[in-house]
Amino acid sequence: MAAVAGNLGAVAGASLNSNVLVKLDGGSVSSSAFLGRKLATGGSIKANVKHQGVVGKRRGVVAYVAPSTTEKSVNEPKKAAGGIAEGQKGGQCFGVFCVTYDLKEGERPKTWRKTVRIAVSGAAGMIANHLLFKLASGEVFGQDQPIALNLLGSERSRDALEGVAMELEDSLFPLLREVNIGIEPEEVFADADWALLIGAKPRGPGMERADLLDLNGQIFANQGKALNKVASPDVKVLVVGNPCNTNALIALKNAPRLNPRNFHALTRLDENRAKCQLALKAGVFYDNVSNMTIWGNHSTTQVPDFLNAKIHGARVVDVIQDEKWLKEEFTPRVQKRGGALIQKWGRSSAASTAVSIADAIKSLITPTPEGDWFSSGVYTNGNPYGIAEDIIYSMPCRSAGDGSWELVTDCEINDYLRERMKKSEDELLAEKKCVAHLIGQENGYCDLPEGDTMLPGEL
Ligand SMILES: NC(=O)C1=CN([C@@H]2O[C@H](COP(=O)(O)OP(=O)(O)OC[C@H]3O[C@@H](n4cnc5c(N)ncnc54)[C@H](OP(=O)(O)O)[C@@H]3O)[C@@H](O)[C@H]2O)C=CC1
Ligand SMILES: O=C([O-])CC(=O)C(=O)O
Repeated sequence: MAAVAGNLGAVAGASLNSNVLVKLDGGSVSSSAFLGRKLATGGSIKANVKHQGVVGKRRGVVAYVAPSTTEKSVNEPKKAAGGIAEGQKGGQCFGVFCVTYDLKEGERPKTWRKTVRIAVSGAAGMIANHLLFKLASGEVFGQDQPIALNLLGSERSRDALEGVAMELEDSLFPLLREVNIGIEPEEVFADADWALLIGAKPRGPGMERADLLDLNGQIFANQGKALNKVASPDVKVLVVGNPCNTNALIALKNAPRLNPRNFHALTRLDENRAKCQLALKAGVFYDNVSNMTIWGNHSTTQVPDFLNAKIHGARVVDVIQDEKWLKEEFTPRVQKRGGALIQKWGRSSAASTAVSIADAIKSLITPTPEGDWFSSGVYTNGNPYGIAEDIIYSMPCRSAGDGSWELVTDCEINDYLRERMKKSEDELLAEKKCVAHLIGQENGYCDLPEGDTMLPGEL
């Protein structure tokens, strides 16, 4: 097999100068699109294809040179320093991952499952820089789960994206079977089983929140449309880029083919932050804190629910017995933890966010321990808590471990909680009105509550 890989290395390298389709190792050639392109399945290719360059077939069984629109049969791709062909709009396999191939019968560890394809946007950003290596190492999906990474960047981050791919190459992760990079969502999201939408525009100096909602909303509307077109019908979408609840709603609304229940906004970082603060106060290690719900928006109106949370299986309010602290210190500390960190670190949480993304995924692919739950921003339709329908709101969830989730329906809601949950709901409804034009609704207007709708990192 090494010889095959070596041959393909030469084919996929700069020396490619003929219009050939190279089929290696007897593997089957899928007819599905590779990052937006159809692969021919044999012979030389003379069809009209807009782009030229070297691409690698998914799972590496095929490398080919696509001819230009002029039916030239020979196209030598211009190679970029990082090892990918220049002049392509779409995603393409990167470097050594163009020569990765399906292991032959008998070579593939018997315990390995079917490759999972994970698309990541903002892949050249800080959070992704932590997350991608966790995914590739097997610590998220398991040591028996080969993965393919489709990384989405932009013109701005093209070089950086290659840098990320180079580091992934150099890490020699056995479970990482493919890395494809690109700047077109419709190409990068092709056949994705998971879409981790991290990239978003940060709020610049003097920028109105309404403008931020609109700018990011457009990114997520486009990405929702692309997912709708090309992702696996069962794709699980986790939106991290802020404002993540409303961005998730926008993506969902632009993807009518997909199940709304498969869209999540990341509030797991808030859950983890809350658990840590409760553990500190109670003088226990944080794995003794359970049943921690974050209700609402990933913003400073979020509600860390100390009423239903537990420490060592006992109610937090019975263990800590300091309601004033829970209301006046614990709650704002969790709500504003992101800002406190920025003040110390000079940048927003990236490593702990990546950990929380890993936790959020693991919570969906592992059965939730008996009696416990996790928080996720999910679609509100059918919720039993009286929260407005048709928004993305963080609530307590359980999973059977197959990627699906169900709501925990029996949390106690007292007046204190209800009032705060409503405030976060109102904030999300106001955000929704601001993006009406992006979710197919009319009569939108932007009138956000004064002082609210602050990200945890905005102080
Ligand atoms: N939900 C949560 O719990 C948390 C969410 N976040 C959010 O996650 C997101 C990513 O954070 P992080 O990785 O630290 O951010 P980075 O600044 O490192 O950027 C991530 C990516 O966003 C894209 N981006 C940056 N600037 C712009 C711009 N002006 N216009 C469009 N896209 C841009 C870039 O991707 P490219 O150039 O490739 O398009 C960049 O690589 C942010 O929105 C942040 O607020 C952060 C922490 C917690
Ligand atoms: O506000 C930000 O950009 C970072 C953020 O979401 C957090 O730290 O929770």
